Amino acid sequence: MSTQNPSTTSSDAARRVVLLGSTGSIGTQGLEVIAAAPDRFEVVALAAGANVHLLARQTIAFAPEAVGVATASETQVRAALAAAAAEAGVPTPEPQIVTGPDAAELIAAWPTADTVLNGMTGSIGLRPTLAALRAGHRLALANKESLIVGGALVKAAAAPGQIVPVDSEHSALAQALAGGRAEEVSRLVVTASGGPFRGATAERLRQVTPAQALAHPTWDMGRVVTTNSASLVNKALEVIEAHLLFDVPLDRIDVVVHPQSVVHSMVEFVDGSTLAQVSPPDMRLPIALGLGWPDRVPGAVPGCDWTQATQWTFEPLNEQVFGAVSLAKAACAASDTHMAVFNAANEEAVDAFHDGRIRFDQIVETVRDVVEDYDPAVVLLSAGQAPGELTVEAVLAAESWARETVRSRW
Ligand SMILES: NC(=O)C1=CN([C@@H]2O[C@H](COP(=O)(O)OP(=O)(O)OC[C@H]3O[C@@H](n4cnc5c(N)ncnc54)[C@H](OP(=O)(O)O)[C@@H]3O)[C@@H](O)[C@H]2O)C=CC1
Ligand SMILES: CC(=O)[C@@H](O)[C@H](O)COP(=O)(O)O
Ligand SMILES: [Mn+2]
Repeated sequence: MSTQNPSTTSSDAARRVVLLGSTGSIGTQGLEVIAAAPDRFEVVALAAGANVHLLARQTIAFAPEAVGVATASETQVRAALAAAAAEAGVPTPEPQIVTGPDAAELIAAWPTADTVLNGMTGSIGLRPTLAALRAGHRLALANKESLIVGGALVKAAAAPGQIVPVDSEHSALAQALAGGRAEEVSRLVVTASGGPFRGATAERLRQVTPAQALAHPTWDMGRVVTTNSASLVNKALEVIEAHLLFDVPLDRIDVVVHPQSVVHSMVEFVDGSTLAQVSPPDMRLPIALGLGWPDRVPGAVPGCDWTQATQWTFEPLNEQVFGAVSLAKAACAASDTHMAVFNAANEEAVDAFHDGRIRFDQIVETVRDVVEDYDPAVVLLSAGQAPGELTVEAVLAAESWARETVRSRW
């Protein structure tokens, strides 16, 4: 077994940061971290999906060299910049503007940057992740989907230590892994809050409404990851993410339910010692560490209050009711494109649930059915891809088969 932890090279120069998904939960918290540590971080470019009004306000506050937006025109971006500048009483900024579906990929490789925070949602982050790595930038990775669907492709594009995990559990694992040598690691233990339906029966999951699924008990996050937390698909993705990041076999990665979300994950070593990373549930800590790695950012978040009585509890995951984790482990072992199918089917099913087309419990049921029906030899060959050769095109062909399969069903 080996573990690939982020590089330990430190630097005094301010990090020149690109934020992909700057208008989302991770992106806005990333900008808070940067605003609080202007000696350490400088924004050089921002990319968003559609929210040009927030992007324009961010541009006024952080003066990036470039902004990218996927689904607005340059005229719309310029109009938003002019309106935001008028509102703030400042001159209209004139960053370079990139628009269209490839905007995030171009911004990810921005030549004057050295660090990219990928805070986009979904496997649409794959090309930007690859672009950041190929440009030689450090990648602070919140967009777990790009690593999971790209798998070996993303790993091959990354130099040792180039990817720094931002996902709270993987940031915790990276920190705890520093406590021993790779060959001394026995198991990784990924904690799960259990989501809003912890302890629920299968029958209860049939009744879940979108509002209930979005009421996460401990974290305030975007729609997709919050829904995934409720279905435990997020934990399924995170087990595969840990396997890919740290090269630990799937049978040595466990999930334990910890409803307080204070112990963010643990590493058990061969001598029976377990190291845990502990902090209040606040993403600004793993974001700051991801941007500044290996240096810690002083005051990134308030630490635990040890003057107050508190209790942390741990319980096993009920895999009979929440089958996503074992389903993902089997999919990951089946072929190098099965997780692309798993993730794409889930993204489609989450949309179908929020649109009222399927029940909550049908999300994981749909993923299971699509993964079971997937035959890479048939799907990839019919898309002109050679099974066994992992390329971006093969990943996209597997995904588009999965998306079509879900759409034709619901
Ligand atoms: N939020 C959290 O606390 C955590 C999130 N993560 C992971 O981080 C990622 C982001 O999650 P979160 O911030 O919650 O999600 P949000 O839905 O809050 O934000 C998603 C961001 O992606 C942007 N986006 C969408 N499409 C594009 C595109 N084509 N090009 C560029 N940007 C695009 C959106 O822009 P716009 O709004 O303008 O359309 C938005 O800024 C996910 O992979 C999630 O699993 C992991 C751990 C914790
Ligand atoms: C904050 C973070 O990293 C999320 O991915 C979090 O893990 C969601 O919580 P649960 O999936 O454990 O409910
Ligand atoms: Mn997480």
